[in-house]
Amino acid sequence: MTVREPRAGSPAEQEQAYVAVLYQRLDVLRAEAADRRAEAARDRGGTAQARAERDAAFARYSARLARLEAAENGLCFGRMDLAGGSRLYVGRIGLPAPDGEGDPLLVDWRAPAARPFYVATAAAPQGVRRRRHIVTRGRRVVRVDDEILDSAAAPSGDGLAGEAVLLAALTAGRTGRMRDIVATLRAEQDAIIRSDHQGVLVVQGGPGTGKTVVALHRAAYLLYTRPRLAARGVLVVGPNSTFLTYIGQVLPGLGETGVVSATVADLFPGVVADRVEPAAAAEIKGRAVMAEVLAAAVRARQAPPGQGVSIAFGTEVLRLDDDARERAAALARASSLPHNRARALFADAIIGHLAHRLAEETNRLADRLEAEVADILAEADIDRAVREDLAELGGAGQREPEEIVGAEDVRELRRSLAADPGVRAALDALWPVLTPQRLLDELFADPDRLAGLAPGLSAAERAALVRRPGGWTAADVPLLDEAAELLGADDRAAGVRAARERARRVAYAQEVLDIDAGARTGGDETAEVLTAADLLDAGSLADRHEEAGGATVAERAAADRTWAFGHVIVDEAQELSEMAWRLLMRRCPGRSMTLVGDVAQTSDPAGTASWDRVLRPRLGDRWRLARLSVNYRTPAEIMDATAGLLAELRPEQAPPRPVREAGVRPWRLSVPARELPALLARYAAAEAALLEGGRLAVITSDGRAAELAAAVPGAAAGPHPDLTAPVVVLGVTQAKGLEFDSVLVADPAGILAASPRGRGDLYVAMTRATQRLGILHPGPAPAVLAHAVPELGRPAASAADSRT
Ligand SMILES: Nc1ncnc2c1ncn2[C@@H]1O[C@H](COP(=O)(O)OP(=O)(O)OP(=O)(O)O)[C@@H](O)[C@H]1O
Repeated sequence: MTVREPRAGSPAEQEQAYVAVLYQRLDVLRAEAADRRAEAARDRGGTAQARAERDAAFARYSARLARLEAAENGLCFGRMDLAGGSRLYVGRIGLPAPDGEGDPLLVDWRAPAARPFYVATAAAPQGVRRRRHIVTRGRRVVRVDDEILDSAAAPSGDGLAGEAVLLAALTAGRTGRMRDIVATLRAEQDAIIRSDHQGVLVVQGGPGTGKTVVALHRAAYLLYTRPRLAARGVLVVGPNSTFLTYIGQVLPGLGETGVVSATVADLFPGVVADRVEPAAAAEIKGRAVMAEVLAAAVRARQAPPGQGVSIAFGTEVLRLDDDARERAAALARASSLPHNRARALFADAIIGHLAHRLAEETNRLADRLEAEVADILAEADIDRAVREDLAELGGAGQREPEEIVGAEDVRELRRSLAADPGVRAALDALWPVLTPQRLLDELFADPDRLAGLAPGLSAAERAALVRRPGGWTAADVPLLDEAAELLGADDRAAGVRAARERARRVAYAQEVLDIDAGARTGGDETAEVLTAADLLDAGSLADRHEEAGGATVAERAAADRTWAFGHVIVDEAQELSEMAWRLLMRRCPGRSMTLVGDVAQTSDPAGTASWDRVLRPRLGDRWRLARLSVNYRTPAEIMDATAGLLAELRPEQAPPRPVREAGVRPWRLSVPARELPALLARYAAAEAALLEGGRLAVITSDGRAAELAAAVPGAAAGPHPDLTAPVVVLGVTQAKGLEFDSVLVADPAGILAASPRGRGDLYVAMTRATQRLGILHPGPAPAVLAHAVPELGRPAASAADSRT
C-alpha cells in the first residue's frame, strides 16, 4: 500500500519530523542494548557469581531488546498540549532524552503522566488543552486528529472528528489476531486498567465491550507498575486454545513476555487433556461436591479395615489388630499432612507397634523360658557353679524383662521391619503412595467404589462418571489438581523425576557442546579453536543453565503445578466450574486477580450465571465489580437482533450500547434441512467475496462443525483452525471471545438444542460479527429470531441483497 506524503506545513508533516527523532532514538537504544547483550554473551566470567551476573545481564538485555523491537509499530500515537504551554508525546514505551536529563522524548502509555491522554474531556480537561492522535504507518505519519479540550486553544488539525481514530480502528478489516488498543483506550477502560485495587477485580460487560483487550492491557500495566510482579509472572487463562492463539500477539506486542497463557485444562503439567467426554459428565466433575468425593477417596485408602491383618516378616507372620491400625491412622491424619507425606507417620507408628509387640513377645518367651529353667533347677540338684553361670547369662530373678530385649534391640527390630519386603508390601496395601492419576483412574473405573464415596450423587450421575482408564479430559484437570493437593508430593517420584530431568538437561547440553564444537572447527577435530566444550562439560553447563534461571519465569511457572503467580487474569470467567475455581485460587494465593466475563454469555453447563455465587464463598465481599457498557465490536443492527435473546437470558441486564451502525441489516433464510451444507457453501462464498480481504466465520453447534466445514470449500476448521484464513468454520464453543468481519450462523436451532445453555451460545454466535450477520436455518426460524431478524426474500438470493 502506498503512503501519501502529508501536505507541506500540515500538522502531520510537523509531527513527522518529531516522529523521525523518536525512531532515531529508538534505533540508538536498540543498538546499545544489542551491544551490551553481545558483550554479556562473550564474557566467559570465571567465578560462579561472575557467571550468574553475566547470565542475568544477558537475560536483561534480551528482554530490553524485545521491548524495543515490539515498539516499532505505532511507537508514538499521541500528543498532549498542556495548559502551561508544554507538550507531552505518548507512545508504546518511554524514551528518555539523550542526555538522560530533561523531559522524556516519549512517555510510556502506562506512566501516570500519560493518563490525561485517555481520560481528559472538555468538561474535565485535566490540564490538557489539546489532545492529538497521531496515526502512523510504518515510520510515516499518515494523519493527525485533534480534539480541543480548552476552548481558548486555537482549532487545529486536519478537520477529523475526535472519534475518528477510534472508529477507523473499529471498522478496519479483521485479521484473525487481536490487536492492542493503546492508541484508542477509552476512559471507562482506562479506569479498569489502572485500577489500584489489589485483590480480585471482576469486569462484567456484554459482548464486544473490550473485556478481553482491557484485561490484557491491565496485565501489561501491572507488569510495568509493579516490577516485582514480573518475578512471579502473570497467568492469563482463556476458554480454549483457539482463543489463546487469537489473543497471543497482544502482550508480546506491548513488550511483555513474563506471561503464561493457558486454558484450565493446560494447568496440570505433564497431562494433555485431549480425551473427549459427554457434557453431562464434565458438568458433574465441575461440581464442588467432587472435592468431597476426592477427599473421601483418599481417606478410603488410609488403613482400610481388613487390610494388612497378617503381615509377613521374614519367616514369621505378624498379626496387626484393628485398634493398632486405627490408632496409627488417627495419628497420621491428625498431622493434617497430605496423604503421601502422612504415610511416613503411619508407617512409623505401625513399625513401632510391631517392634514393641515383637519385643514383648520375646520378653514373654524369655520369661517363660526363665521360669521353666528355674523349675528345672529347683527340681534338679545342679552344681552351684553351673547355677551361677546360668545366672550370669540372665538367670532367674536377675533382670527386668525389658533388659532381655533392650532399647537398642527395639531400634534394630524397627530397622529390620522397615526394610523387610513383606512389611513394606503390607504398608503399601494399608496406606499406598498414590499419584493423582492413579487415584482418579481407580475411582472412575469402579462403580462400587464410586457408589460408596459419592453418596451425594444420584445413581445416574455416578454412572455418567464411570469409565476405563486411558487419557484425561479437560474436566479431569481440576480434579487431578485437587487430588494432588490432598495427596501431597510423593518425594520418591519427585526424586526420580528430578534425576530424569537432569539427565535430559545434560543430554541437551552435550548436544549444544557438540554442535558448538562442530561449528567452530568446521568438523576438523584437530583445529586449534577454543570451544565451549574446552571450558565446560555437559553436566556443569546443564547446572549453570539451571542456576542462572536459564528458563524464563513463564517457562518455570508453566512447568510447576505449585507455582504461585503474582497476578491471574481469567477471561470468559463465567465458564469456570467450581472445581476450576478451586484450582485457580491455588495458583494465586495472593488473590491478585482480574476476572472478566459476561454472565449472559455462559455456555458451559458447569459455568455460572452469578459472580456473587461464585466469589462470595471464597472471598466474602473482598472483591470489586467494574462494568463496561459500550459495545465496540457489534454494530447496532446486530445488537437489535439479539435483544430478544438477551431479554430471555438475563431480563435484568441492559444490552451494551453499540458505538456505531454498520449500515447493513442482519438477515436470515429458511432452507431445506438437506440443502443446508450446499447452500451454506454458496452463501459463504458470496459473503467472503464481499469482504475484500476481511474474515468470515461460519458458526454452528459443536456437533455439526466438522460436517459443515467439509461442505465449505477451503475453509479452515478443526481443533486448531487457522483464524487468519479468509473463511473459518467453528463450533460455537470455539468461537467464544473471537470476532470476524462477517458471521454466518448455521442451524441456530441446533445450537439452541445442543446444550441447556443453548440460548447463551446463540447469543455468543450472533455477537461475533463486526459488520455483517446472516443466519441459515433449516425449517422455520426459532421463535426468538423469527421477528428479530428479517428473512431474505428469495432462498437463493445473493448475500449482497441484504444491504439495506
Ligand atoms: N478502546 C478501543 N479502541 C479500539 N478498539 C477497541 C477498544 N475497545 C475495544 N475494542 C475492540 O473491540 C473488540 C471487542 O473487544 P473484546 O474482544 O475485548 O471484547 P469482549 O468484551 O471481550 O467481547 P466478548 O465478551 O464478546 O468476547 C476488539 O476488536 C477490540 O479490539
